[in-house]
Amino acid sequence: MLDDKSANAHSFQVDLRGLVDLLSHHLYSSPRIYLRELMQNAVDAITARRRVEPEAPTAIRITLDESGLRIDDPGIGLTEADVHRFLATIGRSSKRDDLEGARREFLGQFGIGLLACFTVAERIRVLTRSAAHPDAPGVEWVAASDGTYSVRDLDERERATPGTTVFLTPRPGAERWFAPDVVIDLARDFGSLLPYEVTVEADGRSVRTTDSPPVWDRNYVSAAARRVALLEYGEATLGFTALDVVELDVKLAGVRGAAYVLPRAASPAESGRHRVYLKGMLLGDATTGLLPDWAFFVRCVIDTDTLRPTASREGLYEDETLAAVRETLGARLRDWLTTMAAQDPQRMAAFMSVHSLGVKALARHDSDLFKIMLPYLEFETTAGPANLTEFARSHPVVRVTSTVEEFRQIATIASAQGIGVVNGGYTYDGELVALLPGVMPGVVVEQLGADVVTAALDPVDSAGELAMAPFLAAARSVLDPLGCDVILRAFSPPSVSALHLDSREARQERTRAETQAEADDLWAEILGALKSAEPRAQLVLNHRSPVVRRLAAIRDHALLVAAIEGLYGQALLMTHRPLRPVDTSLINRAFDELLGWASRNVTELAGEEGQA
Ligand SMILES: Nc1ncnc2c1ncn2[C@@H]1O[C@H](COP(=O)(O)OP(=O)(O)OP(=O)(O)O)[C@@H](O)[C@H]1O
Repeated sequence: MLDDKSANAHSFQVDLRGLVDLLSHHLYSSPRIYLRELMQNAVDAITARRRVEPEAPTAIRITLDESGLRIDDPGIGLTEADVHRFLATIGRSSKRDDLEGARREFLGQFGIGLLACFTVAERIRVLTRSAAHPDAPGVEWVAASDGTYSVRDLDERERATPGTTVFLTPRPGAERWFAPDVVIDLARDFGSLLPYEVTVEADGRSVRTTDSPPVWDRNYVSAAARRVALLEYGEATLGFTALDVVELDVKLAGVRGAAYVLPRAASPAESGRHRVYLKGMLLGDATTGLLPDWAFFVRCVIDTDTLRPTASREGLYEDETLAAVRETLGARLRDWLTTMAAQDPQRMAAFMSVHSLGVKALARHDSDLFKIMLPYLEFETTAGPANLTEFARSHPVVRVTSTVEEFRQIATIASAQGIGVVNGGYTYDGELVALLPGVMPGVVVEQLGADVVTAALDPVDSAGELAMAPFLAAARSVLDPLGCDVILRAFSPPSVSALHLDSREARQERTRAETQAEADDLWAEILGALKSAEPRAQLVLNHRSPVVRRLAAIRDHALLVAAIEGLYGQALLMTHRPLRPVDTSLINRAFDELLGWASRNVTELAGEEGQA
């Protein structure tokens, strides 16, 4: 603080109306939190009174009538001096005197919560009497949203017992926040786990909105009954039937609750939307930061007394405690996974059928887990879908592709040569395969290089090449306009008549060339300047394929063109890549042409038979 006596020392000037507006309207995401702030103050006041008077009453009552809302608590109450100090001073809280202790015990801490009521009320009236100073008279404090307030002493008849009553007069336009059903729902949503009973009275009915102790703090006749109760609670609270439930009871971290395994695959992007209660009061139902990112296959409901809220009390404050809790809960989930892997393969299989991606994400950072989960993680390989333990046993050198496309292009050839290849193109798969030697000593992992494929493509002797020359020339002239070269090689298996080899660069180059052809002069010039000498796509015809040899013998030019286009189309389809419009129309044309030939032959045959 600056020295007061200094000639230059000034105090900030505060525009009260602006401050009230800022805090009440812009800090929170919805006016609905006004009720949370009121219930929170009531709970804190009761907690404060029971510190010194353990037997003091605890019931909180909310009453609704045409004049607005009233909330009564038998808590610690306030003297007139307290009213000036705490209620009327923005940013001052009675709950911060001994910080750490208060934080553990009380819900409030910032000294701004009551202002949230101005989002729905034009007037806040508080009648209060201190339990700590029984001789002090009751006090009335009336505040308006423009930042003005009045205080008056109450006589004995107006306030005989300790505690506080807050009245809210609805702001025009905000009446819906005072409708009985809305208030009951809000009280339940925010406060179902509060330690003191809350009832809402309206229209002649009285509804209890608390349901404590929480389901995880109750006693059950058996572990099975406990599990059923937890699952039912999850379904009612989160709205889905969980695949499984993992109890979270981490006393040291001050966390109790449960993690519910999602019944459907979840996107890592929507990870971590948990229902978090702070000392029984709902913080939010889409709270992030509670679990490590990899744990996106669960949603939690927890109650905690160690974590700190942000000022809007709608999110968790990121600090060391939260980081420690995150780690502890992550470890708990990992234990659950490893135990299930070891003891309950059926449940494990059901889990993996939905969440293998989540487990793969997790295994990247945790080699112990990776090792345990290896038999359950499926990869696409040249031996079909397989787990890496099995695959590595029959292929001590595991080759991995970096894209799905590479895998599609060469899987058939590689497997015909006995080369084991894993498709590393899917999310996390490449990374996990690279980690394999660390968990399976003796296994070698190598990136699949072009050499492995080219070594498998044997050159054809000159006599063979010569015999096929007319066919190759025809194929080149058909495919050149499509940006594709044609070569002849001998490879296994003979059932594959042609291979389409293409790199991403080659495709980009083609797209550029096509754009250039369609572009106006300036644009075409720029694109022309960018032209690179990237390799073109290649159609590798298989000399060992009986189909290729038969087609090479065709003399009819139109049929030959259709046959070449057919081979090209088939090789292209084998790559599973999306087709360019020009390729689709080529395949259609070839198919039509070949069908035409086939049907003409059938008609001719039928004619010959008819004549005979
Ligand atoms: N029902 C109540 N009974 C007794 N004291 C109360 C009550 N409501 C409010 N107060 C007093 O008014 C102060 C300010 O309340 P306010 O809700 O603005 O902030 P807070 O609860 O201290 O902190 P936060 O902003 O985190 O809610 C409290 O610290 C408390 O001393």
